[in-house]
Amino acid sequence: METADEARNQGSSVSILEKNPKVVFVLGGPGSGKGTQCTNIAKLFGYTHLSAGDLLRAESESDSENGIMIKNVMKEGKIVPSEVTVKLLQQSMWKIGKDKFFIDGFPCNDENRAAFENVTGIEPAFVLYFDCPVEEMERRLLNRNQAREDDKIETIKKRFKVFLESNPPVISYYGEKGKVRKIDAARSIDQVFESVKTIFEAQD
Ligand SMILES: Nc1ncnc2c1ncn2[C@@H]1O[C@H](COP(=O)(O)OP(=O)(O)O)[C@@H](O)[C@H]1O
Ligand SMILES: Nc1ccn([C@@H]2O[C@H](COP(=O)(O)OP(=O)(O)O)[C@@H](O)[C@H]2O)c(=O)n1
Repeated sequence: METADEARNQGSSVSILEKNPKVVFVLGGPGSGKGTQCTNIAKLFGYTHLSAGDLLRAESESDSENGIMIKNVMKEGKIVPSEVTVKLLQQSMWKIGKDKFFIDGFPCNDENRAAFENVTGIEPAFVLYFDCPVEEMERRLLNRNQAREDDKIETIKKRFKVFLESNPPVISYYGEKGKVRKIDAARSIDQVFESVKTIFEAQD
């Protein structure tokens, strides 16, 4: 995987460093409401919403060499190798060419985080963290109704385990830099939206 500097030196189409976009990471457990809030907030504040999970699902349906591997990893609720996810994010950002992005569901472990920063040279402006009890997230996922293969109870349990192990190091890392904005995501969609809006109004 090429670093941002290598990509730039080679005139590569995946270099996005020149634009130096503003990036906000949106983290939280499966079902905490990241996607729901990102859609609304992106419209309001002129961000482009990228979901790591959606990019991986699209790639898994394609004929790419990684398709079957991604599908199997996701079915097990595990984390896809960082180089695959970072490349998809980097390519999307370059293709879209905008200057403000929400990246939802990423970085989901410390390896994701380090790979993104190393490859793109981008540090997030801040990190929104949707804090929600596992019981509430489970209820929401079982009602999500999007025919997602990983929204079955066996895979949901595996995803929670992976999340509870992998997320704390990422939150600690950005917490030490004063970049984490934690939100009580167990409230109604409107209440959570108001909190998110207040954070963005203070930042923008
Ligand atoms: N605050 C909320 N209260 C109740 N249900 C919610 C809330 N936020 C999202 N949902 C619902 O919960 C499910 C999971 O939300 P989603 O945004 O897909 O979560 P994530 O992207 O974090 O996995 C969806 O069916 C969504 O409509
Ligand atoms: N950074 C990421 C994000 C998602 N994923 C995979 O994609 C799956 C679904 O992620 P998602 O963000 O769409 O869904 P939720 O867990 O938020 O419901 C995860 O369970 C992982 O298998 C990943 O490997 N790496």
